[in-house]
Amino acid sequence: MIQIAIMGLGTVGTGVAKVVAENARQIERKLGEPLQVKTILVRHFKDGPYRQLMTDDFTRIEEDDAIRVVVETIGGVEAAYEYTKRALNAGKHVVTANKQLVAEKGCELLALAKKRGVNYLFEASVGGGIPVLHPLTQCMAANRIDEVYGILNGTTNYILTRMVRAGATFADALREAQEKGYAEADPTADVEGIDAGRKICILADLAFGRQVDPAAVPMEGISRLSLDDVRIAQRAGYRIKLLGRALRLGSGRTAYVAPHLVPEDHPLANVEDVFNAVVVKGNATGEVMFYGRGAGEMPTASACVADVMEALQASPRREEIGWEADPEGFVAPQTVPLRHYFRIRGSLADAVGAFGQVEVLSEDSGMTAFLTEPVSGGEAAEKAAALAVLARLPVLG
Ligand SMILES: NC(=O)C1=CN([C@@H]2O[C@H](COP(=O)(O)OP(=O)(O)OC[C@H]3O[C@@H](n4cnc5c(N)ncnc54)[C@H](OP(=O)(O)O)[C@@H]3O)[C@@H](O)[C@H]2O)C=CC1
Ligand SMILES: N[C@@H](CC=O)C(=O)O
Repeated sequence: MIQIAIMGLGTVGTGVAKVVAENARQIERKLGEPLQVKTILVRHFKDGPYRQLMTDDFTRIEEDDAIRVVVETIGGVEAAYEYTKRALNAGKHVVTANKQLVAEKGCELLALAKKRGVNYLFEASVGGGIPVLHPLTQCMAANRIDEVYGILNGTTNYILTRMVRAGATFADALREAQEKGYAEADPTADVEGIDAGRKICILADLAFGRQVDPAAVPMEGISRLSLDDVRIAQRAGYRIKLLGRALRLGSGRTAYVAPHLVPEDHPLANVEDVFNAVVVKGNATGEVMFYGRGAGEMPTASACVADVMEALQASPRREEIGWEADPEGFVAPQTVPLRHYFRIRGSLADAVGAFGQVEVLSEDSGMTAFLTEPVSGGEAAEKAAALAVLARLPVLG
């Protein structure tokens, strides 16, 4: 019998307990022994099927030699960071879905895991149930990765889908996403692009081998997005999607999060609801896309439990994953030439006066929406300085 612990019995923690119980036979066949949740760390005791396993005392996990793997689904940094370090120091593998912790402290925790001869695994931290970090670091290991981009947040993709397809209000769509267990404890992280930002940092860390500091990454969410722009874009053959992007730039790299116009024939344009999709561009493979449910109890738990199994099977340690702690070489994304969508209060003549050649998408009620030629973010801001800008979004491709 292999015994594990869960820390944090919320959406994902509960999913982990369910997957271990419901898929017990498949898991045992693969591990050669039954897997059992022995202890669950909680803050507040609740009645229910796991009541007998609960403790609010972390030392019950830390000092229990029978517990070989700890699954951290608390979220945030403080307690999760402290318990993760102590669990690793106690010689236990740690598996997590906590992208904030991995984006901010992953490098240090991987180094600690290495020192202690155990694994720190975090497949569930990006893309929920989608296998993407393992394929990126293993199946694509022979590539130089030039770019990673995609829809990295289930809550905002769900909100956009519900608003555009069903005419739901932002507030109602967000409430639904919370009820379905997709949103973060503080959903500001979802709607302001911070959650997607943490995920693009993890992807960039692994793809380019060097720390990307989340504080250096511009993150814009969907809270200021207007349905007017969604409709104009749609009529012109585009969809608006919240994307995280990370690009190799010579010996440097950049990353950012923003709503983008995505051409309707691009595979990302039709990724809807809670689904995420991540495109990885390798110099040998070209573009590879990973698609699936990006949030929710069971998909995310599936990734956590797979990591538990991998930690045990690869015991004492899986082959090296990690990145350099030094964030040197990070370049502001404003330098990357992109086409930009603008909606201005003004005429086509105003747009042409500022940008020269533009592609008009709509002229209506004193407003003009247009696409620029590829220009850097800095240059676009300079050229638009004299315009009455109502919206500005980058265009994918
Ligand atoms: N939900 C999802 O779809 C996904 C979530 N994740 C990540 O997984 C992690 C967990 O998310 P989720 O399950 O949604 O969050 P929840 O808020 O549903 O669950 C977190 C749980 O941790 C408990 N908790 C908080 N602090 C402590 C503590 N000090 N000791 C013990 N328990 C504690 C909370 O207890 P209390 O109820 O008392 O607050 C709560 O039950 C986060 O890092 C999140 O970003 C990743 C992918 C998908
Ligand atoms: N809040 C996140 C949960 C999964 O990472 C999301 O909506 O994507």
